[in-house]
Amino acid sequence: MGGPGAGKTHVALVKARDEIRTGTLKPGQKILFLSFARPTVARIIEKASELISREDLQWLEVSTYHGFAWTILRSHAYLLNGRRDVQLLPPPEAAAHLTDIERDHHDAEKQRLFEQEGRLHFDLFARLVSELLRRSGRLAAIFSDSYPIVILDEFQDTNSDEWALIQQLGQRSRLIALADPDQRIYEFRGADPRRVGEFLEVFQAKHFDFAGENYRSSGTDITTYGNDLLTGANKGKTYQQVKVTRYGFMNGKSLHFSAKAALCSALNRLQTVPDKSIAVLVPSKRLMLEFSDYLSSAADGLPELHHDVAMDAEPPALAAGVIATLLEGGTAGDVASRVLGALHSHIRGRRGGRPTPQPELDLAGALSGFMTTGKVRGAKRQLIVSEVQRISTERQQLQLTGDPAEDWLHLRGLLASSSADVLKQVATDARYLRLLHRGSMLRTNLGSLWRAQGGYQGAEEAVRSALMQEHFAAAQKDWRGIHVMTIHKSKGKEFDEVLIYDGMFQRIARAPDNQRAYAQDLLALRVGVTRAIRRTSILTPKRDPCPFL
Ligand SMILES: Nc1ncnc2c1ncn2[C@@H]1O[C@H](COP(=O)(O)OP(=O)(O)OP(=O)(O)O)[C@@H](O)[C@H]1O
Repeated sequence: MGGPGAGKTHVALVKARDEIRTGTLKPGQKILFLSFARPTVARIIEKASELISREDLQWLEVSTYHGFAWTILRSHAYLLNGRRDVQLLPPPEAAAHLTDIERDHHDAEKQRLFEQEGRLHFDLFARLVSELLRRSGRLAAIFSDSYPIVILDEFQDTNSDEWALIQQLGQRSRLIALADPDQRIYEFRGADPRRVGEFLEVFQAKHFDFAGENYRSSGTDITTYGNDLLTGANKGKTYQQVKVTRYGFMNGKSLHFSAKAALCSALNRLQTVPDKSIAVLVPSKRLMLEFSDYLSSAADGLPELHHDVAMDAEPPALAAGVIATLLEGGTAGDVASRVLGALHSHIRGRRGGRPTPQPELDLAGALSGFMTTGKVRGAKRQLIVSEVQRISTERQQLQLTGDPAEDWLHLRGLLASSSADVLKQVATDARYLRLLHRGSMLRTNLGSLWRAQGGYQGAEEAVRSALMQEHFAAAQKDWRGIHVMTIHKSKGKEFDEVLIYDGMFQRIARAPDNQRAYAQDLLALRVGVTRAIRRTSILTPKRDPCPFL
């Protein structure tokens, strides 16, 4: 246990290294390091390669819970549902499927999809693996023999399914849990304040406290500020490396001007720092996208700033589905009907886990109605159908070049120039797709399709499988430069400077009157503040400052 930057991850890796060096692991055995998100996995692998020799690294497996669970389920899920093959249900498709089912019934529907249709929702992973290990002592023994030591990152955020899985693994394997109860920011997905206590009790675990240690921002008062936030002691106190600025409307300038200006100052301060990294942390996805647009513009006399946005997976993935149908081609009628099908999923699923508003559900319903009856009512809906037909005809006449990225951009452009808003939205969402960079597997695969047949037949499947692999491959992130993300996404990361931007309308303290939300938002802010190595700047509206500051 230890606070932000106390060195929990670092010490766990040193421990793994020492275990490997003692030579007690047998051939085929590995130390398993389990984390929640793929970018964190990439980060841990990067840190591990600084501490552990290349030769010894092969004894360490760093994985997400999802990646680990899938290796077990792909070969053994049939023991649970009696079906020969299990198919993954990609989260964007799952979102489109579940969006008009009441939230309370989601779980039952996911279970039904697995049992009756053999389609596996990601949320069932941990639960199913724990059931497998509970019901088959032989499997449990095999997996524990493969992973005699399991390290659990960010243990405070474990939900009940993951906890059940850990308890199975812990019957035979040695567990090392890393936790900071005050970085528990995922209560909405089932993290529980009692979890750390349960771990200590169930396993009678030895407990090491790194309280007061800080290697991330040592010599600064950033961690002190983070801890003061929890008690309110920060109010009215000044800090060297944490600065709070109150901003207001500036006449004739964008609302985001002050935040971008603060970012420019940070870039100036870090001018001579090699490989510098800066995070801009915001309370909501909407503000993230708005601010990202403003950074990319040269408005208000500020320079365009190249940056990375931690976008959700669903909108670009479903938008890619629409473009893939166009790329794949076929007769105009056939393309139009497949585009409508993909558009239907895009409308229903692009909000991820959040419910889709009724008018959009109705629109999706009308489009699928058109596919079966050939009829659609209402001018707006008719426009969408006729635009899809027009673009599909245009696609048929189009001479593509065989350069997948160029052809992709061309088709995206066709959608962007449509007069139907839902098609424009597809083009906008597809801007955030990051699968087509030079040398990527998708680009290579599309290129081979073209070379083999002078066309892109098979593009839909190629895009689908590239998106699926995204869920398991460690996200190779470049941490240099500017990164815009929600405060939640910053967990487990570190940057030279952090800028926290409390929006005028998208607030850090979402609901100051709701005690539970207030406590969670405060913990999230502390996580965000303590990601900085050198300095944290916080911007909050002058007229109504954040109550935590
Ligand atoms: N003993 C140490 N010696 C040198 N550097 C260290 C040591 N412990 C940690 N560090 C460095 O300090 C930084 C923070 O450490 P680490 O990420 O392990 O902390 P943590 O406790 O996991 O943090 P958090 O809970 O905030 O994610 C890292 O850059 C790490 O390399």
